[in-house]
Amino acid sequence: MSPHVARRALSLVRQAAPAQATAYLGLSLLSGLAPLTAAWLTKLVIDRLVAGSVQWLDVLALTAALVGVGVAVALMPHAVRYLQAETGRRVLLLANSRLYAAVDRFVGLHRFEDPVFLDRLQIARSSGVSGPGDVLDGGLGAVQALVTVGGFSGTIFVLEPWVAVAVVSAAVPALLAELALSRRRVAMVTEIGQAERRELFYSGLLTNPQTAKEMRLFGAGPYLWHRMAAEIRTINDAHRRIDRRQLAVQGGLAMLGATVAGALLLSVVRSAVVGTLTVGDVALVVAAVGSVQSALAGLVTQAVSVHQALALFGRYLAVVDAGPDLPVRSEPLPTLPLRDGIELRDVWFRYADDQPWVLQGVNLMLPAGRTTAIVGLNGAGKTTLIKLLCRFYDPTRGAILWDGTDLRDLSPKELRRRIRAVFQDATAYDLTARENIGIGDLTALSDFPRIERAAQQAGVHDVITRLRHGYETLLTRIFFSEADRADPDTGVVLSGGQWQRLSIARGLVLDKPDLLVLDEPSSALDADAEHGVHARLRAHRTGLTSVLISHRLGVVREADLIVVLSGGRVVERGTHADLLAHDGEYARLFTLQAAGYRSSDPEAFV
Ligand SMILES: Nc1ncnc2c1ncn2[C@@H]1O[C@H](COP(=O)(O)OP(=O)(O)OP(=O)(O)O)[C@@H](O)[C@H]1O
Repeated sequence: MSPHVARRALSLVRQAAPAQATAYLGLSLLSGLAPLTAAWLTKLVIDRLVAGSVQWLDVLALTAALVGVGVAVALMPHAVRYLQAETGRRVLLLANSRLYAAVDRFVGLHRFEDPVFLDRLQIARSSGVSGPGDVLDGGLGAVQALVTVGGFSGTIFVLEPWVAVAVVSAAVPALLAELALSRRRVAMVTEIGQAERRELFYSGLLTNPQTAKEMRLFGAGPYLWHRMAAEIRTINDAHRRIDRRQLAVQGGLAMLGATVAGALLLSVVRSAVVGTLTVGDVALVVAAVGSVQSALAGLVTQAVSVHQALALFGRYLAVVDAGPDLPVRSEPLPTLPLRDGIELRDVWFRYADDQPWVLQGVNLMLPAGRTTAIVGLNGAGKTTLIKLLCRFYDPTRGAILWDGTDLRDLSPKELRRRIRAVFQDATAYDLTARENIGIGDLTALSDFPRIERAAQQAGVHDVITRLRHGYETLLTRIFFSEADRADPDTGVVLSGGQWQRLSIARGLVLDKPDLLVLDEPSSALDADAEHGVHARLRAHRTGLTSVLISHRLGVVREADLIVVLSGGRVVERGTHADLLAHDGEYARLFTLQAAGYRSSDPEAFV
C-alpha cells in the first residue's frame, strides 16, 4: 500500500481533529499497556501470597495499584469510544467537504456521463470518505495490540522462550491469509460499484414523488423492484463469496490458535509440576498466552482494516485529485463584457469518439445586444450548441470566440458569471420559492427586491405571494421546514407551468448578464402566460445578447436573427421575413404550425 496514501489519510485526520486524535492516541496506548500492568501486578500479589507468612501491608500497595489499574481499564474504553466517534465525525465532515468541493471544480459534464468515473465516485462517497477515520482506528488498534503483544511476549519469553516464539509465529499465516482476503474484499467493492448504483437508482424510482404517478398508473413497480432485487442478489453473491472464504480461512486459523494454546497449557502445567515454574508463573503464562493470542488476532484484524481503508481511500483520492476535466489555463485571459458577439468558427462536436457527430462545421455569429433564435427538429443539436456556449464541453474541432477570444482561454468561472440560462430540463429544487429563484445568483438570496423583480418578470410573483408563507414557502412535500418542526406544515407542489416560470425567474435574477440563453422557456405555459412571459422577456432582452430556442415558431419570429439547424449544420439564417421569402425549411415548419392553429381540421396540427 502506498505510504503516500497513508500520509494523506493521517494528514486529513490531523487537520480535522488534532486534539481529539492526540487524546485518542494517548488513551489507546495506555489501554494497550493496562492488561500487561494488571497481569504483572497479579503475578506479584500471587507470588507474595503463596510465599508463606505474608503481612497485609506487604500486599496493600500492590493490591491498591491493581485496583487503580482496574478502574482505569473500566473507564478507558468509554473515553476511547467517545474520542474515536468524535474524531470520526470530524474527519468525515472534512473528507466529504473536500470530495464535494473537488466534484464542484469539474468544469465540464463529461465525468457525470462516464459510468467508470461514476463508479469511482460512488466508492469515494460511500467508503472512501471514512477511510482516514478507519485508518486511524485500525492503526491505533494495531498499536494497542502491538503493545500488548510486545509486553506479554516479552514476559513469556523471560519464563519460557520457545512458548513466546510459538505463539507469535502462529500469527504470521493469519496475517498473510487475512491480507489476501482484504485484497479480495477491496476488489469486490470495486466490482459491485455499478450494481450498487443501479440499486440506488431503482430505489429512487420506486420512492420518488416525481416517478410515483407512472409507477402506479403503469404498474411498473414490480418490474423495477425485480430488477432492484436482481442487483441486490448480485451484491449479496459477491459478499457471500468473500464471507465463505473468510469463514474457511478464519475457521482454520482459530483451530490453529486453539491447538497452539492447548499444547502450551499442557507444557507449562507440566513445568509447574516438575518445579521449574511457580504457581504465579503458570497464572502469568496462561493469562499472557490468552492475551497475546487475542491481541495478535486483534492486530491482524486491525492491519487488515487499515489495508482495506487505505485501498478505498486511494479511490477517494483518485476523485479528489482528478485533474481538470477540460483544459483550464493557469493564467486565463480576463472575460470582459461582451461588445461584438460570440462567434462559432467551424465548430464540430460529438459527445465521445464512438458517438456520431452532433454539430458539423457550424459557423455562426451571435451579435452582441441582439436576440438570435435557433430552431430545428428534435435532435438537430440546438441544446448541444448552447451547452458548448456555457463551456460544459469543448468543441471537438473548431472554436467558440467571445469577442475574438477562445472560450478555452477564459476562466470558466468568470465566463459563467456573465451567462445565465433557462434550461429545457430546469431543476425543481426541494427548497423555498426564494431559494429556488436565488440559486440563479447566490448574492440575490439576501437581496429580496431582486428576487421579487425576477419573479415579476417571469410572471410567477402572484403565484408565490398567494402561497401560505409567500416566498418562504417550501416547494416540496418531501420535507418540512425546520422552523415548523413542532407543528409541521407541509410545503406545496407547483404545477408544471408554474415551475417553468420559476425557472425563468432563476435565469433572470442576475441583473443584465452578458448572454441570456432561453431553451424552450415556455413549453409548459398556457397561452395567456406564454404571451405575457414573452412580452416581458422581450422587454428584458432589449440590448441584451440572447439566444432563444423554441419549437413554437410564433415566439421566435421577433428575433433579430433566426438560425435553422438541421443534422448539426446551419441550413438557413435570416430574419423571419427573409426566411419566409426563402421558402425553405423554416417557412415549411412555420406554415405547418400556423395552419394547425388556424385550421379546424385535426390533421393539420403537428
Ligand atoms: N449527453 C449526451 N451524450 C450523448 N449524446 C447526446 C447527449 N446529449 C444529446 N445527445 C445527442 O445529441 C443529439 C442532439 O441533441 P440535442 O439535445 O442537442 O438536440 P436538440 O436539437 O436540442 O433537440 P430537442 O429539440 O429534442 O431538444 C441527439 O442525437 C442526442 O441523442
